[in-house]
This record gives sequence, C-alpha cells and structure tokens, in this order.
Amino acid sequence: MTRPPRIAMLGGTFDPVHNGHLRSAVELRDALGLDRVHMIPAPQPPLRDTPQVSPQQRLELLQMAIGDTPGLEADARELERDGPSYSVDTLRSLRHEYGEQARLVMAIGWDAFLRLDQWRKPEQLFAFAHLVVIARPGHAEAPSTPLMELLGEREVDSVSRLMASPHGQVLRVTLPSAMAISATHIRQSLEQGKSIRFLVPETVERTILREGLYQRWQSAY
Ligand SMILES: Nc1ncnc2c1ncn2[C@@H]1O[C@H](COP(=O)(O)OP(=O)(O)OP(=O)(O)O)[C@@H](O)[C@H]1O
Ligand SMILES: O=C(O)c1ccc[n+]([C@@H]2O[C@H](COP(=O)([O-])O)[C@@H](O)[C@H]2O)c1
Repeated sequence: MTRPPRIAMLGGTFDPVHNGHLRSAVELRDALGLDRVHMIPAPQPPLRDTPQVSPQQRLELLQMAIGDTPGLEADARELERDGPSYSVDTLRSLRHEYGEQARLVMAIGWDAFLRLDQWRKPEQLFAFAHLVVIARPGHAEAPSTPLMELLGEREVDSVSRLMASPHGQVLRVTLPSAMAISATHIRQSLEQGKSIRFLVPETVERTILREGLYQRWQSAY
C-alpha cells in the first residue's frame, strides 16, 4: 500500500522571511518525514495590521530565500484571494488538492498558537488538518483556558500517533535549532540602520538593502 502524502502548511506574514522560519521549515520536514512544506505568505494577516511591504514583495523574498531547498515551496495561493487571509480557507484548498487520505499539518509557532482561539472557525481547522506547535525561544506563556478547551483531547505525544490519521490532532515539537529570530527585530534593526547579516539569507539581505525595504527613508508602497 502506498503511504499517504505528508504535507505541511507554514503560513506567515513573512515581513520579512528570516532564518527562524526557514530552519524551522527544514527541521519540521525532517522531524515529520514531510513530502512538502508549503510556506504561504498572508496578504492580510487577520490579527494584525496589513504590512507596508506588499504581498508580492514578501512572496518574492520568500521565493529567493527558499531557492531550490528540497521539499520547501513558496505558495502564492493566499495572494489569489481577497479579504483577510483566514487559514481555514487555505487548509480547505490544500485538503482539496491532496485528497482525504493525505496527512495535512498546519504548523505554527508557540506565539501564534496562544491566539488560536481568536482565529476564524478554529474548531474547523481540525476537520482539515493536524496542528503542530513549534516551541519558540522567548515565548513560554501558558495557554489560556479557552485555548485548552479548544484543544480538548486532541494532543498526542509522537509523530507516529499524529501520522496515524489524516487530521484532527495536536503535537507540540521542539526543533533542534530553535532560533530567537523575529521579523519585528529585523524591521527594527533596519529602521535603526543596524545590520541584519546572518538573520536572513544573503540574497534576502541584499534585496532588502537594494530596494530600501523597511528602512526609515522608504516611502510606503
Ligand atoms: N524563530 C522562529 N522559530 C519558530 N517559529 C517561528 C519563528 N519565527 C516565526 N515563527 C512562526 O512562523 C509563523 C510565521 O511567523 P511571522 O511571519 O509572523 O514571523 P514573526 O517573526 O513572528 O513576525 P513578527 O515579529 O512580525 O510577529 C508563525 O507561526 C510564527 O510563530
Ligand atoms: O485564520 C485566522 O483567523 C488566522 C488568524 C491569525 C493568523 N492566521 C495565520 O497564521 C499565520 C501566522 O500569522 P502571523 O500574524 O503570526 O504572521 C498566517 O498564515 C496567518 O494568516 C490565521
């Protein structure tokens, strides 16, 4: 019998993409034995202000960051929708693409997980995908009661248990090279004229500096 595909969505504002995202995607691919990790920029992230840097520019930085990394894909599907970038809509589309037996995972960092109960139709996410929560240095706050209620009995303690079914369960993971890198810190560094070397891939750094992105003198697009 052929093994069902193992697919993950790692959505983000990617404002800009950084090595914390990229290394997490690679280590998640290896830890879960994933066939593909769809890295999906959100044009209008629902719980924050729409970024100044356009969705197309954020996508292009993501594409150059990923390059030819096996199993990682810059996925533009949210750019084709209007309105807030709800993950439930993206997961519906991935489920449709890969079929009902695929093991579909929505991967989010601990900070994003803490607000999951404020997302659109959070319980419906589990009808499409598993949830994998990635530990993130500097984010250790405990989940709220509504969030714990939302999780219910879904938590499992191993990859093999998670992959035994197509969707509906939750796994917390700590990846080997957890990095305390954030896009906020990168934007602040650029605004202050400080170096972002080694926080993002070199091609991304070069493009940001050349285009004047995130720098004080850049006018809003
Ligand atoms: N260093 C990191 N390690 C693990 N997960 C991360 C890391 N940075 C971001 N993530 C996760 O990746 C997803 C997309 O993150 P996002 O694009 O918002 O980046 P960010 O660095 O958190 O941005 P910002 O600082 O602007 O909030 C979220 O689920 C987030 O928790
Ligand atoms: O679906 C929602 O309601 C929802 C609410 C907040 C965030 N998300 C998604 O979570 C991902 C990370 O968001 P953010 O704001 O932490 O960059 C990104 O793909 C967002 O579209 C989704």
